[in-house]
Amino acid sequence: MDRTSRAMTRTYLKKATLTAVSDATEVRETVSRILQEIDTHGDAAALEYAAKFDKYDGNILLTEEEIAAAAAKVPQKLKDDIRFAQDNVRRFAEQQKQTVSHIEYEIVPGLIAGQKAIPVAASGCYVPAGRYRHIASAVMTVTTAKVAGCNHITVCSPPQPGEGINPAIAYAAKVSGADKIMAIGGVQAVASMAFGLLGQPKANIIVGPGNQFVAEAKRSLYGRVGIDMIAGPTDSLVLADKDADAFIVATDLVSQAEHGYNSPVWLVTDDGALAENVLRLVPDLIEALPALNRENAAAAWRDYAEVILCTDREEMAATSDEYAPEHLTVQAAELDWWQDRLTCYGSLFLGEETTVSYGDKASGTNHVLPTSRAATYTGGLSVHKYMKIVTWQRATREGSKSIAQATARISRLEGMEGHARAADVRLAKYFPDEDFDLSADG
Ligand SMILES: NC(=O)C1=CN([C@@H]2O[C@H](COP(=O)(O)OP(=O)(O)OC[C@H]3O[C@@H](n4cnc5c(N)ncnc54)[C@H](O)[C@@H]3O)[C@@H](O)[C@H]2O)C=CC1
Ligand SMILES: O=C(O)[C@@H](O)CS(=O)(=O)O
Ligand SMILES: [Zn+2]
Repeated sequence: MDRTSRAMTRTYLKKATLTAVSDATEVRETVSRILQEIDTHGDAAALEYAAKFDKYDGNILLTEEEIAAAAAKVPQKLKDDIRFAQDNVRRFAEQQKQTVSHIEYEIVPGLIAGQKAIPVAASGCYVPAGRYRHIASAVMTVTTAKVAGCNHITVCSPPQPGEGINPAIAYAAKVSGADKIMAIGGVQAVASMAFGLLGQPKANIIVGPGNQFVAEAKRSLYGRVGIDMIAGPTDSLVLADKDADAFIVATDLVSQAEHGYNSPVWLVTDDGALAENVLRLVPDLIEALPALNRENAAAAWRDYAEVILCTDREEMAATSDEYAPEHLTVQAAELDWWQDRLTCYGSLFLGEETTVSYGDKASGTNHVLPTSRAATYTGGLSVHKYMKIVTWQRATREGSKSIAQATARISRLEGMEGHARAADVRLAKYFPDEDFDLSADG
């Protein structure tokens, strides 16, 4: 079936009043001002913003003693869970690394070209900790950098006022392989990693999730430093058919709406009864959450959530691809059909037996994923994001012959005489007794 020719007949049973771009201009201005100040005034400005936004004026670069003291505060059961999750993420990342191979190929006789994957030297990992303590983000970012082979890994995470960095985040960062751990958050953290401030080396790539300020700081520094992707406020979409369990669907939607007031969740279904059931169940599930989570989820549900009724599964899939969600869940028959059909998502959760929370915390796939429709052009964090795929070539004199002639003529046709002469001199040196027509119209 031609996917593009179908007209959409979907109905919005609930429509969002806000979207990810709603407060973008204001955020952009704030971030640009902070970055400029830190770029000009270095450490002093970074510390000033840490005091202002993190409300923290304690030690920023943790000492080994501080890291050990933090680890001592983490209960053994939680340490075991962190190690379990870290091991799953590490083993999955190792499998992914095996998909990047060095290649060597003889393109024309005597000219061999190759591809090599070189890990980025220094990576800066942002671990969010504003509303929640994102312990799992430390595991996701640092473990993957380590498996990729980065020489140096810095972690930045916002401290709690008067307390410093969360102990379990420091522990997770350390066991995952961090070299330096910094108690700093927000734009000032991203800037410090990009500019090499406060005692850390300059990062070549900055990775990790964060709120809209963190995501915008990474976006605007891109070019000066590498980034993994735009991984801002979480968004999630559930595709469910008539056989889905409305209670599970509603619980899964609420589970991701708790991230923040600006975390969209979308239900796309072809079953009106299921949609009505979910709409009925969600408010009570939100109401039953602890206060902070309730506040976040209630605002996200009110302003950003959508419930969309489609005519059939093809329209559901097309709608999902258009939204390009960070997390995509399918609770519908024929999972293979969906797996084959869907094309835009950060991570896909097939069937009721798994859920986004598994991937968020412990199952091994990475939870740092593209948001705000970035899944239309990229996947999530993986070893590949830390690896530069570079090419090389070498040639024999005989191998140089055909390439040099084509190079000289193409260069002349382009008007690039200097390029042409780099080929001319080789032909003249290696084949002094031969005549070549190297003119543009040769
Ligand atoms: N896309 C992904 O893969 C993931 C995304 N996330 C997202 O990460 C985010 C975490 O956000 P937060 O809890 O806020 O933690 P955060 O660590 O990202 O942000 C906290 C920092 O924001 C800065 N900040 C707060 N208000 C500010 C203002 N008005 N101006 C300038 N700076 C300000 C402060 O420096 C503070 O330290 C959530 O939106 C969540 O959905 C979390 C995990 C994964
Ligand atoms: O935004 C995300 O990807 C998350 O849902 C990950 S976590 O829930 O913060 O661990
Ligand atoms: Zn989550």
